[in-house]
Amino acid sequence: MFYKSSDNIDDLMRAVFARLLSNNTNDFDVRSSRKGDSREIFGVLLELTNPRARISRSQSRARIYSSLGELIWYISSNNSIEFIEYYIPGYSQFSDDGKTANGAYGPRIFSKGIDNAEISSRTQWQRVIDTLSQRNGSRNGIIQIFANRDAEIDSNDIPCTCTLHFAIRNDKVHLHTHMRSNDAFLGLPHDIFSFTMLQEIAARQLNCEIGSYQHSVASLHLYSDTDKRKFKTLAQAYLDEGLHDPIQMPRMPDGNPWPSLNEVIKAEAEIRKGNRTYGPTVELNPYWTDFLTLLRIYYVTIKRHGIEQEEAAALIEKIIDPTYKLFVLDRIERKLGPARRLLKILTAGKIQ
Ligand SMILES: O=c1ccn([C@H]2C[C@H](O)[C@@H](COP(=O)(O)O)O2)c(=O)[nH]1
Repeated sequence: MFYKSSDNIDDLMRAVFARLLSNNTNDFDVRSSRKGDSREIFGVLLELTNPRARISRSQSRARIYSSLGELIWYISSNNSIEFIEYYIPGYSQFSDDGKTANGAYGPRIFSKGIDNAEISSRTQWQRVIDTLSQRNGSRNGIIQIFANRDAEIDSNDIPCTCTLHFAIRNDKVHLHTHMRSNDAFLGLPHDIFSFTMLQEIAARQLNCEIGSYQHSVASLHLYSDTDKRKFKTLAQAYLDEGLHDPIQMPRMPDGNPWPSLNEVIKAEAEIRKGNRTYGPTVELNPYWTDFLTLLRIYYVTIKRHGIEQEEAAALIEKIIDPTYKLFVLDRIERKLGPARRLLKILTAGKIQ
């Protein structure tokens, strides 16, 4: 059993990687899993006491674009591989038909008629919100993702997340996630990002603050290095980066976030198609416009061949929260090395 509590995600990842790279006699070398050899801690509880400190400040694990893309994939109730591959190349390895992901969390959380359809015409999300609005102390605010029938079929994508258990305690929304299986290097930072965002969305809907985030995992593992993948080496490189300054995302604005989230969902689809000047017709809080700016920057700096330097610089200047600027500049530098012209534009401009 492994337990670690911290107010930021980097402390949690550092503790997990250090343990998995040590030869702790309580851990296991797992050789017969279908996804490859790994080192495993069986039985883990991680607690993030400040769920807004959900993005790693490291060079190697700061995954703002793919985390945001995956979150929007979930909340738009989508299971398309084309959509998620745009943000997470290689996701198709999980697909059985190359087009959809059987285990996609979005439809299971946000569509009617999935899993619990026999007993409810509501989405699982709506049921949890209704339950917690009606009875504050409820212990039934549970979204079930892994279903028994998942284990019956031979699929490349059996959901790794079993339950998302929301509870209101002392007027704060706490979330306890349970995963049967979690890849410590690739999956963990993405899953913590998405689930703490869902926690904050639920908190705003329920007119509460966020409490703590608890991440329980049965098999938390680090894949061994192979010809194609070097996860152990990368985890060691992350540790060698040294201490990372914790950072936190801004607070999601008060009120029901869904009207704004729906605008973000619409705009994301347009930007992904290349329509990067698309903007919502209603005015959004800067919290949300920053998301759209990040999605446009991702399109312009990462997805297109050849970086549109003036356009990228202008977009970067539009970012309101300075935390995101750090991520964007770090990522551009990593992609391009000394991107001389762009960096010159940026340093000559107003960006600190
Ligand atoms: O949200 C997810 C989805 C998948 N995985 C990882 C965990 C495993 O490494 C792999 C799935 O393999 P199996 O547990 O199904 O063998 O994907 C995660 O970490 N998080």
